[in-house]
Amino acid sequence: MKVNKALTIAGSDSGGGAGIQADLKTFQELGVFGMSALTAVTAQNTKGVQDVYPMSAEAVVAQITSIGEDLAPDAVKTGMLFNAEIIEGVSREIARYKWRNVVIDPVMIAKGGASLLQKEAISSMKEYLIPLSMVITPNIPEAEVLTGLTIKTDQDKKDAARKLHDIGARNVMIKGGHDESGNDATDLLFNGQNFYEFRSKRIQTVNTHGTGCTFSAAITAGLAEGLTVLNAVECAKKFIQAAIEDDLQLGSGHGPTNHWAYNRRKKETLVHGS
Ligand SMILES: Nc1ncnc2c1ncn2[C@@H]1O[C@H](COP(=O)(O)OP(=O)(O)O)[C@@H](O)[C@H]1O
Ligand SMILES: Cc1ncc(COP(=O)(O)OP(=O)(O)O)c(N)n1
Repeated sequence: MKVNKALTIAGSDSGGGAGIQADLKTFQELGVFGMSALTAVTAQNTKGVQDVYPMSAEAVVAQITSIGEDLAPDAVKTGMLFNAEIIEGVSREIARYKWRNVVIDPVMIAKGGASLLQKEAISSMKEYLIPLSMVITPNIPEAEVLTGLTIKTDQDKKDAARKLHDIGARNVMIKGGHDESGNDATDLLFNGQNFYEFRSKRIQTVNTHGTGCTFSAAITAGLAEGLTVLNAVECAKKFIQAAIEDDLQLGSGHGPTNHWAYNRRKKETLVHGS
């Protein structure tokens, strides 16, 4: 049986809601064979990040090389990369293997405020990694850091998207989870020519830990399956919406989303009709 393969280059979340755990669960649910290169171990739960233990850049590169030499991923995503040495090593490997379906989730700060990327690494991300991306998926604070713009209005989002496209991202997805101004969670995609809005009902819940990781992993799975960027984003938006709506209520802080929800709904539709 032929299966499409996706690689996540990201940190471990011991609590299982974000990072490499969220990515692999998402790949699995979307029928894609998941592989991983670990960049850091975090001691983390729904209350926040208690500790961060980065891997050496050498260890990260070794994992990617093992995959590159044998298992040719159909799509790749990056999450927490922590420092400039890791970003530069990852960028060199992606360029060396000529991987094109690359989704960059420029993870910077966890919900509880812990730093998952050193400030000095931001210039490396812009110089080496972003130009290799098929899609970059910043949330609003990340887009502000990467562009130096303040984002308050829809026009600000468009200006930020254009600026990130100018840096070299082929497609820019500015996620709207942090814009609490309306009743919707609206994400904006720019492909260098047109803007597309992806809108869903905003769910009132504290259980949104790992939404960004899960969303970008779902886009990656779609690209691995051969979908266009537009179709991959459309599918990922449905996946994350179901995962937030059917939240699991685990832990006492920001709980994880429900990676089963999307498939469970599809199954229920088949059994009971829509
Ligand atoms: N409360 C919510 N209700 C519905 N969708 C949400 C909610 N919060 C975030 N999302 C969606 O989850 C995805 C991740 O967005 P966001 O939370 O901004 O990322 P991050 O976790 O990187 O901060 C986006 O598609 C966004 O619209
Ligand atoms: C190991 C690890 N990687 C990434 C994140 C950030 O995940 P994100 O999807 O942005 O969700 P929140 O942390 O904002 O809930 C993480 N926490 N840990």
